[in-house]
Amino acid sequence: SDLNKEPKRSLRVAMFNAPPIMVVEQDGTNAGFMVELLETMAEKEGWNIEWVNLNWPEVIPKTLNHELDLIPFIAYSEDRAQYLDYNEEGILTGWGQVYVHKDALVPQNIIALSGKKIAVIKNEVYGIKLKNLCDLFIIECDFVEFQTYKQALGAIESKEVAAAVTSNLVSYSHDNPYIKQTPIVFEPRKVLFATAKNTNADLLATIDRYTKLWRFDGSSPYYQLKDKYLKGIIAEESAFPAWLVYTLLIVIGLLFVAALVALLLKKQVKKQTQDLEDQSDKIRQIINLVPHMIFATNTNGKLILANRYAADFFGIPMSEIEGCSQKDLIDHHPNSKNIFEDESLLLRRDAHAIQKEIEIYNVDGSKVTLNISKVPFITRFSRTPSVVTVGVDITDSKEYERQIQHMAQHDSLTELPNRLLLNDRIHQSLALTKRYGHSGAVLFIDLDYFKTINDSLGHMAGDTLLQKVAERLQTIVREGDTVSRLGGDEFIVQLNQLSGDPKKAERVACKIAEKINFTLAQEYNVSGNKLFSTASIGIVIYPRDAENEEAIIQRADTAMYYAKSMGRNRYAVFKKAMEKAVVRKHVLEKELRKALAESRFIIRYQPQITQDGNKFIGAEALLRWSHPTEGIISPAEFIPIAEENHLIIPIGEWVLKQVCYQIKHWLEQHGYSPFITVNLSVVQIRNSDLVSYIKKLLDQTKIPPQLLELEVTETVLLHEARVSIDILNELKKLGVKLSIDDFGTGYSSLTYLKKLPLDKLKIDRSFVKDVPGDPDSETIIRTVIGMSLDMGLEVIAEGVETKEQLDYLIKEHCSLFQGFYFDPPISLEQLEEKYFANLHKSVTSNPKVVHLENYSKRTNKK
Ligand SMILES: Nc1nc2c(ncn2[C@@H]2O[C@@H]3COP(=O)(O)O[C@H]4[C@@H](O)[C@H](n5cnc6c(=O)[nH]c(N)nc65)O[C@@H]4COP(=O)(O)O[C@H]3[C@H]2O)c(=O)[nH]1
Repeated sequence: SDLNKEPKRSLRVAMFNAPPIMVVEQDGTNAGFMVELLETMAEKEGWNIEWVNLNWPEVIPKTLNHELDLIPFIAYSEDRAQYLDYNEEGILTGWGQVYVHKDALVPQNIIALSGKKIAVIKNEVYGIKLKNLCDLFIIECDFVEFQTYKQALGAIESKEVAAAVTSNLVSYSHDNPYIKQTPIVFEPRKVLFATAKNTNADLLATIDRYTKLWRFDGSSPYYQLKDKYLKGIIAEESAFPAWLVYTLLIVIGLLFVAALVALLLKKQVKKQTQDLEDQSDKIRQIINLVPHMIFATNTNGKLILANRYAADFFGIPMSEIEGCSQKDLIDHHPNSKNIFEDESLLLRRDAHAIQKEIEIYNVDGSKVTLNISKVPFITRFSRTPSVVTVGVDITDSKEYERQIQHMAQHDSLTELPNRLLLNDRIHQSLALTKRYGHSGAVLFIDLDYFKTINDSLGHMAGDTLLQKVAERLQTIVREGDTVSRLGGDEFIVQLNQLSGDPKKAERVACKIAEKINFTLAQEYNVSGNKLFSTASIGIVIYPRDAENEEAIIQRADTAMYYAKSMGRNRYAVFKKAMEKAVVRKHVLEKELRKALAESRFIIRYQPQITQDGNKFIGAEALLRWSHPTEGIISPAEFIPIAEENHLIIPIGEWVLKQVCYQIKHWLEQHGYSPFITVNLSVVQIRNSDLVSYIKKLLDQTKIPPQLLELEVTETVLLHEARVSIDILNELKKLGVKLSIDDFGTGYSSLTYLKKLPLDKLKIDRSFVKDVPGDPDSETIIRTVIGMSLDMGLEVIAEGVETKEQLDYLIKEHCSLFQGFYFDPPISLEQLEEKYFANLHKSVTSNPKVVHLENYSKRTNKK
């Protein structure tokens, strides 16, 4: 009656179909062992039970969500005890039971379940336990989850699965004729009531109270309901069937052993994992030391391994690079795209390794060359392929290769292409001229007197000069043209894509040659020394003049020789006839030595005449080669050859000696002598013995030194500015007179001339030729004469051929003359015969040219 006063307690209790414990009838009413047991308690306690119909998987979640107050039928597990409270007294004991189709072979243990499809109920404890057991014994099964026992057992019937696992307390097996029990049982557990943790402790205590009470009373509702529902399922409430006990014991034993094995295995696995990690650490350290790119990607393009080079290359920290995807890498470093290009090909079944060379910029912007090898690989443990990429950084070796190639094709001193590369360029250019109807040109450039510069200033200076020449040449030509050095002082300029009309092409080539002549003739500064150099140039227009590389260079060389023989510092276009000249030159070169030995040289004298009354006061000594078969050969032809092979030194000494002894002879014979002018070659001036040789001659002959006049050309002086000033000063100290020849044809400046210890200036015949009449020549002549007088120099005009020229020059205050108008170079006998009779008279009667002995003292004060 007390109870009746209390308001009824409402309980929401989980209801799900698990006959015969929990039975949802067809008509929707509830029955079953637990249902009636709980209702009996409820009646006594005054609870109002609201059965909530659910499928098993929903039961625990809803309880935890406080939508249910009580679960009336649930197996105990440690996991569940974390979030559920259980009552203490077990009502029933359940265990996992495996069922199979009635027609199937009965599996004797869980190993026999290997590879089978097995139905389990979602969230149901026996399903979970069976999975764990299989994992423990490494038995692979395919577990299929169902919502209800009925569905799970139904799947056996339809052969959708090979077996199903449920609680032994669930009796579908008994009335389902298609399934049968197996001896596979496991995990005996108490079946209890449960509530969400810390919610209904009093409720569970009340249930325990009833349970204890009823279990010891044979006539209690507990036993009545057991009779009603569980007869045949469990014979004895407390005792397992004997077979079950044994099986369980075996299973428990097995589990124990398995646990032990698992523990050992775990230890071993741990150790091996540690070893593996150590190993992999080592490998990582090693590959990080490799100065090349190493990485591996899996099928999805994710990096599973990468070394430091790779990380640096992509600009991603070492710690972050593994796990990056190809896309991440490309996003980070867009240039790297082509590293991954063929990756997909490699993942195909029949893929082979790929190798390619790529040039690529790394993140810091420097260009590298990588030799990329990609190898597909499949590990023992994974069936999906990966790709290992090794990028060997061949930037350095490529650079060496390039350098070696460069060295093979370039001159080390000037860095210009060498003959090898030049031949190749000409070859290509020839092919193009043929295809497009162009012309090309080769300019063979040889420096004048380079050998003497080298000998007198040393190789270092020579090398510097060559480098400067190379620089200047490069400024003259267009891009696409080639400047190359053949060696020594020989350069070649090759011009491409000139007009198809060879005449026009020739004009362009000549223009460039002119420019080269001009540019190379400008002053050089070589380690503090001012230096002048000129060049002789031979031009070939191809394919007109020659049609292969060798002939082109050969003929350009011939034209260059021709230019040289024409007086240097000029160019010449190849003509067939030049080949003859070159051959002749080679012949002369050989015979020149013999000529010296056989005394085949003779000297002619060309008189120099004063302005006032044609008085003879001196003569220029001009050399001739009396050739046994060719007769007299001009010095213009053989002197350049003699200069080249330095035969000019003994030849020049011979001339000096002849002249000095001739003067001595005249002085002895007549008591007087004209002064004699001797030409000096630049090669002689650079020869350090020149001064001592002349000094020795003067000592030997005891002639007044002022009767010897030395003549150097303006260009010679320019070539060797420093050296020649020194030598001229020394010569001057000896007392000889110095004269400058061909004045006006070089590039010398007045200031430069002032530094020279000169006595006389000779106006070049090229100007004399055009006066009177040509205003340019007239201006030059007037300037030169005016300048000479200002500087206190004598002035002589050479090449005077006519009366008009003479009159004009006299009018312009020129004081001395030489030329065909008076006489050509004549023999000694002719000179003596024609001029010596008057010599004495003229010398004495002309106040300006009084005593020959004192000639050098006389300065033109006018
Ligand atoms: N058209 C024309 N020409 C005239 C006239 N008067 C003289 N000549 C020529 O002009 C040249 C003058 O000598 P150069 O200018 O010193 O030029 C000389 C000189 O540079 C060089 N040479 C001659 N002998 C020697 C020598 O012993 N040593 C050196 N180093 N060079 C020499 O050879 C060059 C040529 O000598 P050559 O053939 O003898 O030629 C001579 C002479 O024959 C004229 O009225 N009209």
